Amino acid sequence: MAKFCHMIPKIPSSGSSLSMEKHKEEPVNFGRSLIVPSVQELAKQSITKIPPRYVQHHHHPASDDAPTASMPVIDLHCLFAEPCGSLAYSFELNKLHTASKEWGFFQVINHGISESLLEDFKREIMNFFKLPMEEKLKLWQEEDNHEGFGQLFVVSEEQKLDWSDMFYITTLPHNLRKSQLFQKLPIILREKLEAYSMEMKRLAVAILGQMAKALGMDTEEMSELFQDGVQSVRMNYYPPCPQPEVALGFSPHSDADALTILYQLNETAGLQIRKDGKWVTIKPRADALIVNIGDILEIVSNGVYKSVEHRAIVNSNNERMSVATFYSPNMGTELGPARSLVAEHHVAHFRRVPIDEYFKEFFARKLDGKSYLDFMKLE
Ligand SMILES: O=C(O)CCC(=O)C(=O)O
Ligand SMILES: [Fe+2]
Repeated sequence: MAKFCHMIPKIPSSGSSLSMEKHKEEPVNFGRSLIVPSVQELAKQSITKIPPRYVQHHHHPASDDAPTASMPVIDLHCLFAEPCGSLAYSFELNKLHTASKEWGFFQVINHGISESLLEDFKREIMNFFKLPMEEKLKLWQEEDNHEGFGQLFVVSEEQKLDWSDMFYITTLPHNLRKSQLFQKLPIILREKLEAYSMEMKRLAVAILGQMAKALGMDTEEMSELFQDGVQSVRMNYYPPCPQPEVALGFSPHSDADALTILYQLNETAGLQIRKDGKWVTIKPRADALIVNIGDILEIVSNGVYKSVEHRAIVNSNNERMSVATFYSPNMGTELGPARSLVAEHHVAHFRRVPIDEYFKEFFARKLDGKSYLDFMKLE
């Protein structure tokens, strides 16, 4: 297992009263990943075969040939604006509940995020990945911390690599931010990221509130867990690949957070989810964001909602870009099945651990499907 930096700060929860004691600024470090070369740079060379480290040994159909699926679509206007208990509200809440149990993924429309913000953020991310390498190197991951450009979860020199570059940054709460990294971002990107981050928090908290209702969970318990949650943003860039049938843009995994909101920046398909044992391609829908249940919500919901394995495939002609925003409970909370749910059903299916320990362990592992959640399960 990779060596780990034990530098997670103890954060007072936002509800706690200000103590007279001055809190020292402590470095924030959720994990590290071995430094790997830029795939975007590699793809610029006219190669016909990819280096062995990117050959994942399983053949899979290119995005055009894989079966496609229409993921459930949730109209958030019905959940946020219709009166609770009205027919339209109950219908949509039920759809949300079923999608969260059976798909672990759904699309949301009428999400209220302004089109201009989405367009501006998209343009800035596209420009960001076009920066010259010497500029990107200033924002590259460092040996002891995985925030910045690079890949995540690389724990050994032998490990296969994904056909993608990414940029990862912790955005909330403010005291967990790596301010040096923020300050190095192009100024307009930083502004848009700031606005997008606030909108994503608002949206995630609102969806979680509806989920609490659908689950029959105490809504106060849900909002307390997430009022000052940890948010991180991962921008993904998948270059065209000369051998798409043997490479993967993103290895199979489930997300470790509670709720992920995925914004696909262009129309190239690539996201696949494992549905009934088969990989199915999700066609991006321009007016929708994709939401998926992460492992933490599977734990909080005591297994009622499911985090589902997904991956990204690549293709030989088109680049693809996406941005995933991960939302997790407040630092300092204990992660485990919601007390209001367990009280009713009496059996907890998952262990209880401090949230910082959960993340430390997660980032020290190679991504391997849903194996990390198995580690949290109680038999
Ligand atoms: O690019 C995609 O469609 C998937 C990204 C993803 O799964 C992630 O960032 O966790
Ligand atoms: Fe993911």
